[in-house]
Amino acid sequence: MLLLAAAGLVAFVLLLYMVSPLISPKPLALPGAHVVVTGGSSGIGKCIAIECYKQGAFITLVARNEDKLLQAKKEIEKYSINDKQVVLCISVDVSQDYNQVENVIKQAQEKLGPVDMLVNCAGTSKSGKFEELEVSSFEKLMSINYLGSVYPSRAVITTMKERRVGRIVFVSSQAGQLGLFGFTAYSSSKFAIRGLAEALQMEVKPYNVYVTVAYPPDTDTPGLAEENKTKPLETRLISETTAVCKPEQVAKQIVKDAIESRGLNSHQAWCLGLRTEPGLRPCFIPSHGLRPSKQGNFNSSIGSDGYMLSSLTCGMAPVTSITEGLQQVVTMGLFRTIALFYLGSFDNIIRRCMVQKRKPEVGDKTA
Ligand SMILES: NC(=O)C1=CN([C@@H]2O[C@H](COP(=O)(O)OP(=O)(O)OC[C@H]3O[C@@H](n4cnc5c(N)ncnc54)[C@H](OP(=O)(O)O)[C@@H]3O)[C@@H](O)[C@H]2O)C=CC1
Ligand SMILES: CCCCCCCCCCCCCCCC(=O)[C@@H](N)CO
Repeated sequence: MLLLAAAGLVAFVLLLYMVSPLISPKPLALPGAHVVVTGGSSGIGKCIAIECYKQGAFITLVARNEDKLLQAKKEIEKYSINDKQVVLCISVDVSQDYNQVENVIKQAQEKLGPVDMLVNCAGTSKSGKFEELEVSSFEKLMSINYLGSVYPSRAVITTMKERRVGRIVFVSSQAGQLGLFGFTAYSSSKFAIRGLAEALQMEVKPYNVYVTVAYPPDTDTPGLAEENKTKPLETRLISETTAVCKPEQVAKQIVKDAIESRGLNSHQAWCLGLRTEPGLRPCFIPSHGLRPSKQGNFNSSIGSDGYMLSSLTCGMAPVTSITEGLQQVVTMGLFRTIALFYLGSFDNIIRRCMVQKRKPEVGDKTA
C-alpha cells in the first residue's frame, strides 16, 4: 500500500516535470505600477528598481544619502520604455521614526498613486566574533534590517488591503536561513524578517496581498565590499561555499518571484484538464485544491545551494504551488543528508583556523 502510494507520488512528480513549459507563463503586469524600493540607491535595490523600470513601472527610491539617490535616479532613467515613467527620490532613514516613514510614503502616494509593490531592500551588515562586535552593532542591524522593513510595510499595508492589491518583498539573506560564524548580529536580524513575513502573509492573503522573502547569497555590491573589510577568515572561507552573484541576476530573480508564481504553466494545466486565463496560473491551495492563482512566490532563492537551503528550511512557510510542495516533501531527507556534510566542512574550517592562529603562540613558548 505504502509502496503504491510512493510510486503514485513519484509518477505524479514525473508527470509534472514531463509536461514541460512549452508555453511560457505570462507574468503579472508591472507597466504603470507604483513600486517603492527602499535601499534603491545602491547594489541589489538599485538593480531591482532598474528591473521594474524596464518593465514600465513608476519608481520611488528610498535611502538616506541624497547624492547617491540622484545618481541612481539618473542611471535608472536610462532604461525608460515610455515618456510617462517617473523616478521619485526620497531621503529618509527607514529605521528611525515610524511617523517620518509614514509621511514620506504618503508623499510618494500623492505623487505616483497607491503603492502596488514595496521592496524592503535597505539593509546593512557587520561581521565579527560575538564578543568582538560592538553591542551597538546588534542594535543597529536589528533596527535597520528588521525595523527598517517593518516601518515601510506598516505604512503601505492598510491601503493595499483596502485595494485588494499589493506585493511586499522582504530581502533577507542565505544567512537568514542558517546561522553562520561571524554573523551573530546579522543572521538574527535576517531571521527576524522571515518571522515577520510568514505572520504577515497569513494575515493579508485573504486580501489578495502577497509576500515574498528573498534569500540572496553573497552578491557583488558596495555593501559586500564594505562588509568584507572586517570579515573574519572563518566567515570568508565558509561564505566561499557559494559563488558571489551579480546584483542584476539577483534582482531579476527577486522581481520574477514577486510577480509570477512558479505554479503550473498553461501547458501543464491543460494536461490536467484545468482552465487557465492569461497571466493566471493554477496553483495548489491546500484548502481549495488546484485553482488559478496570480500570486508570486513566497520564497525567492538563487542557484542550486539557494534552492537546497530553501527546500531544507521551508518549515511552516506558506506553499505557493503544488510543484513546490511536492519538491519539498520529496527532497527534504536528501538535502538534510547533504547539509550534514556542509556542516562538517564548516566545523573543519573553524578548527583549522583555530590551529593556524595557535601556531605562533606555541612557537613563542618553545623559543
Ligand atoms: N550584498 C550581499 O552579499 C547580500 C545582501 N543582502 C541584503 O540585500 C540588501 C541590499 O544589500 P546591498 O545591495 O549589498 O547593500 P548596499 O550597501 O549596496 O546598499 C544598501 C542600500 O540601503 C540604503 N540604506 C541603508 N541603511 C538605510 C537606512 N537606515 N535607511 C534608508 N536606507 C538605507 C543605502 O543607502 P544610504 O546608505 O544612502 O541610506 C543603500 O541604498 C540588504 O538588506 C542586505 O542585507 C542579502 C544577501 C547578500
Ligand atoms: C543542503 C544545504 C546546502 C547548504 C549550503 C550552505 C551554503 C552556506 C553559505 C552561506 C553564505 C552566506 C551568505 C550571506 C550573504 C550576506 O547576506 C552578506 N554578504 C550581506 O552583506
